[in-house]
Amino acid sequence: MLLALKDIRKSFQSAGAEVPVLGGVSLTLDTGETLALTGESGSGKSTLLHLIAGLDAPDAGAIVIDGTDITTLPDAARAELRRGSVGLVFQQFNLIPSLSIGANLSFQARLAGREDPGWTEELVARLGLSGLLHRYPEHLSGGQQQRVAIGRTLAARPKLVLADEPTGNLDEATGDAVIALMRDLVTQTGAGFLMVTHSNRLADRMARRVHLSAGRIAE
Ligand SMILES: Nc1ncnc2c1ncn2[C@@H]1O[C@H](COP(=O)(O)OP(=O)(O)OP(=O)(O)O)[C@@H](O)[C@H]1O
Repeated sequence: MLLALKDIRKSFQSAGAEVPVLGGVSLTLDTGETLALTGESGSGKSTLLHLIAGLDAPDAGAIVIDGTDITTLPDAARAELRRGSVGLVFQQFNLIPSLSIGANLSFQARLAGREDPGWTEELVARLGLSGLLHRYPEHLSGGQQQRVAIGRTLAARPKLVLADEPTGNLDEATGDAVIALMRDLVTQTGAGFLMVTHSNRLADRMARRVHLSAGRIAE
């Protein structure tokens, strides 16, 4: 089992009151599996993804990634696990503006100590970025920037890839093509892939789908 969520609970304080968002979410994801997480706006999808990524902590429950319960880890160890095993792709591409595309692509893999020039070269070719390596992010289209963000994440060969509306800023045709490519590349690395999306069309491209409603999961 690559990822296991056990009875995750999370509330936020709002105007002095406690607002429950996740009311006991349990879920598993295997290596090589692709899973879409859908749900109404405000149902807690991004909150759940942030918890899995270790960017925030649940009030209760366990988040086990590759055998380690990250909720019991100190901050530094959680950050280390995230760098080494978890890859994130968000709607905002978060490229580093002062670095060329080539340098953006290798940045995370270098940080994680997992640079693999052959694999990076293959990613560049598959993502259609060969002619863009010396350019800077501001000179790329949204679709190109998102392909760089995907390449940057996959270059480090994470075991678990988390994506939050990764094509939310792209037009439908470009978004569909980017998701199909991303899914194929993630599957090629053998990683598990969890994608949050509003879109039933994009969710259909994943092998499995779960729906978040009233703070709980329905398969
Ligand atoms: N840091 C926070 N402080 C207070 N409330 C928060 C915080 N983060 C999220 N919330 C609340 O938690 C609920 C779930 O938000 P979340 O962003 O997880 O939903 P979502 O399903 O991802 O929504 P969308 O599809 O619109 O992005 C919302 O009501 C939101 O206002």
